Amino acid sequence: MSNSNKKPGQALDRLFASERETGEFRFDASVARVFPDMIRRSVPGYTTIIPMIEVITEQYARPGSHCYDLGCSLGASTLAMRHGIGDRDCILTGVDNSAAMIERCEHYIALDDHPLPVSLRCEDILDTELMNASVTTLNFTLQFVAPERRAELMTRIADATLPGGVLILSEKIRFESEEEQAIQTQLHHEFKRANGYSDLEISQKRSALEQVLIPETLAEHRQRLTDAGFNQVMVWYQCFNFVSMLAIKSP
Ligand SMILES: C[S@@+](CC[C@H](N)C(=O)[O-])C[C@H]1O[C@@H](n2cnc3c(N)ncnc32)[C@H](O)[C@@H]1O
Ligand SMILES: O=C(O)C(=O)C[C@]1(C(=O)O)C=C[C@@H](O)C=C1
Repeated sequence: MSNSNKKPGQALDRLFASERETGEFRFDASVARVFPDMIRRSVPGYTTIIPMIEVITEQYARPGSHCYDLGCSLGASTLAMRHGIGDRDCILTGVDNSAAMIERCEHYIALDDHPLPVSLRCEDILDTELMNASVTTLNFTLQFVAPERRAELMTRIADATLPGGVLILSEKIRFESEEEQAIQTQLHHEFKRANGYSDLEISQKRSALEQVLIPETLAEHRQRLTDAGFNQVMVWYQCFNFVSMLAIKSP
């Protein structure tokens, strides 16, 4: 991997580069501005997961149904879904409660040359009305929802999912074994270092995320998805402590 591995035209994430008062991490305008660079250099596998969301959507999107991207940020996962839907008459909705993200997302959606309209909503995904869904995506969003509200959200998603429909759930996870937790965290930090982040950036971001991003174990995710009403849950991708699951409702 090259040092910062920056793509042309993308603002470089230096948000945690100098010593700062560690406040809680927020998806504000400064994060939205550098977000494509931040997430690509911070989440191992992100650049694989996005195109695979297109592949999975292509497989499961059903004509006449709704497709939702919950916590859409700048719309990377939304655009992958849009291309996966192709020419089917689905209703695609992206939701995020960060106004700064939604504002920029509108711009990215407009730049993407595709006829399927995308409806963007700036609201809490806990309040989003969901119905007749064939594909719903939570790509690294559930981890930011208060743990005590997660079951209710999963149940609403499962209830709104049509037979044969799916939820794509990507999350940073934690491990039951302390030893594995330490090894996988170390490898994640090495990935960040290889992408040009300094030890200071890594440790300051880690503190800022501590109370905000609450990871759970794979077993906890599987149990909640099953309790909510999904019949099959599989991990289709994992790199270190980042996984993506596919939860399927029986046809
Ligand atoms: C890691 S980002 C998602 C990345 C995006 N899905 C992608 O694939 O590029 C998490 C997003 O979830 C949003 N978010 C977190 N909690 C939310 C909530 N309760 N309601 C709506 N959006 C939320 C944040 O504003 C942020 O933009
Ligand atoms: O764990 C980290 O260090 C991360 O940076 C992860 C993570 C995420 O998984 O969403 C956290 C915040 C940013 O949105 C980008 C990446």
